[in-house]
Order: sequence, then structure tokens, then C-alpha cells
Amino acid sequence: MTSYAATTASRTTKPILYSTISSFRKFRRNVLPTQSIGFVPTMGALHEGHLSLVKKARHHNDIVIASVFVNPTQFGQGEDFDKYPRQLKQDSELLADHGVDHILAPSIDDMYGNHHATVVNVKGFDNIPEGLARPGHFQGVATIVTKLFNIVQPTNAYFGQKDAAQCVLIQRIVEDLNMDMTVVVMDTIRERDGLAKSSRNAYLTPIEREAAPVVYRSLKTAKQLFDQKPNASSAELVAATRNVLQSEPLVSEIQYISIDSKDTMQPVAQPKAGAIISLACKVGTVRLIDNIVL
Ligand SMILES: Nc1ncnc2c1ncn2[C@@H]1O[C@H](COP(=O)(O)OP(=O)(O)OP(=O)(O)O)[C@@H](O)[C@H]1O
Ligand SMILES: CC(C)(CO)[C@@H](O)C(=O)[O-]
Ligand code: BAL
Repeated sequence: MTSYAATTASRTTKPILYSTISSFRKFRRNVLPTQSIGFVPTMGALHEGHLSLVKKARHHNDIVIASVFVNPTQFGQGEDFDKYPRQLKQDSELLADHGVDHILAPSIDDMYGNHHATVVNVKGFDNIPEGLARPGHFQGVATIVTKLFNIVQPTNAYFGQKDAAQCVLIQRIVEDLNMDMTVVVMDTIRERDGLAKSSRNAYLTPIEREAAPVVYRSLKTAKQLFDQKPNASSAELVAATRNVLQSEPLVSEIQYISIDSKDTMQPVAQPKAGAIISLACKVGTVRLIDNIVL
């Protein structure tokens, strides 16, 4: 891996936008085997969380590629696929400002065609709390990420810890399918009041936005309890988290609070340092997820 010498500010060229996989492939065939490629897959509506991944990729690779694709197969029935924010022009400008060289933004038709029949299914992920809350979600993510990795063939791919189970899933795929690349997981970027940055925060009304930091506060309460009492059971830590969440009247539904192994995301009864406490809840009608490492 080579280190990229120029600073973001000194870059003047605009990224090249590819709206078809075939046009992207023409460029990809000309990348030299000695050039490292940093890849940041996204669904767009970019914020500082995404940009932290881009900055890391820029720093450590010769070429930086971002994808913007709202993947229909990872959204369940009744989820927000239709209303998910789409703002490719604004996203392209942000990616340009942060030194991205190439943007892949294919259509759904181009990505899935009429006869798409292959899926990638990583065993066990339908049964973890986020998989149970979103049936089919992880198969959709595994399939699109595998497809994107085949198209881009990155040296390094960058993901955010905010989607903790997704990170474990993708590391599993890369290892199991012998992909010659590295997965880099970056810390969750937060608002000043602790709310994890997310494209879906835009759905919050002002009053819900004020209430939403309760999510991170509840997780921090569990962490504090664990720090004071390292033999606390998962049940105790979950109860403490739940209490904080329930103290906020705008939390309308708690889908799960779970303490899981950092390697498999399977729930553990007796956590050790390094385990992940994660939760999904609704503030008003908006579904938020977050997690922290114990
Ligand atoms: N706050 C954050 N800090 C660090 N990385 C993040 C953050 N939010 C998202 N990411 C990462 O950015 C990548 C693209 O995520 P995605 O486009 O789904 O954004 P998002 O804001 O998480 O959207 P949403 O949660 O609404 O689906 C993923 O690897 C994701 O984990
Ligand atoms: C990895 C990803 C881009 C796949 O669609 C998506 O799940 C996301 O944005 O986290
Ligand atoms: N950031 C994970 C993408 C999703 O919620 O579908």
C-alpha cells in the first residue's frame, strides 16, 4: 500500500462519474497492478461519517473510488427505499472536495438486470438482532457488496462501525470467499450531542432530533455500568440501557438492545471487554441504530 502524498486541498481535478458498470470497467482495466485502490461504498446522502471513510481512503491509497447506489435488495417491505434521500449532484461535489477520483453510480437495471438470480447469503446473519428486525437485509447487503467488490476490485474497502453487524458480515465474506483485499472499519462519527451521523437523521422532526441523543446516552450508561462492574451480565446492562431509552417519551419502539460478540455479532450472556452493545429503536417514526464497544 502506498501513501498518498498530496493533500485533499491541493487536488483540483473533478472525479469521473460512471453511470454504467461497463464504462467503469474500461477505466478499471487500465489501473496498474502497482496502484492501490481505496473503495468507499455508500448509498449517498453523504455526511461526515461517509467523509471520514473517504479521508482515510484518500490518505492510504493511490486511487479513491466511491460508489453511490441505493440498493433495493437490502430494504424490506414497508421500509424507506422510496423515500431514501437521493442527491447525487450534491454528493458528487462533496466527494470532489474530498479528493475522490472516481464515482460509480449505476442504475438498478444495470446492477440487477432482468435475470438476476444469484444471492450471497452469510450463514447466521438472519438470526442476529438486526437480521431479525430486517428480514432479508443482510442477504441484500452481502449480495451488493460482493458485486461491488467484483466490479471495483479494491485493495482496501472502508466501512463505518455504526453498522457493526454489516462490518462483521463483510469481513466474513472477504475471508470466506478469498477476496484479495482488506476491510478497514472506522469509528462512528457523531454530532456534538452524541447522535450518530446518519442519512436517516434527516427524517427527524426538530423535536425528535432534540430527543434522539437519548440513543447514545443509553448506550453510554451501559458502558459506565460495565466499567464499574465488569462482571455485570448482559441482562443487567440491557435493562440499564432500556431504562434510559424509556425515560424519553418520543422513543416509540425499542426493537432490540443486544450485547454481542465482536467477531460474530451473536448475543452473549456474559460480556467481556470488546463485546458490542447495539440497539435499534424508533424516535417518533424514525428508526435509528447505534452501538458502542464495551
Ligand atoms: N456516523 C457514521 N460514522 C462512520 N461511518 C458511517 C456513519 N454513518 C454511516 N457510515 C458508514 O458509511 C457507509 C455508507 O453508509 P450509508 O450510506 O448507509 O449511510 P448511513 O448514514 O449509515 O445511512 P443510513 O443509516 O440511513 O442507512 C457505511 O460503511 C456506514 O457504516
Ligand atoms: C454497504 C452499503 C453501501 C451496501 O449497499 C450499505 O449497506 C451502506 O451504505 O452501509
Ligand atoms: N447503513 C446500512 C444501510 C441500510 O440501513 O440499509
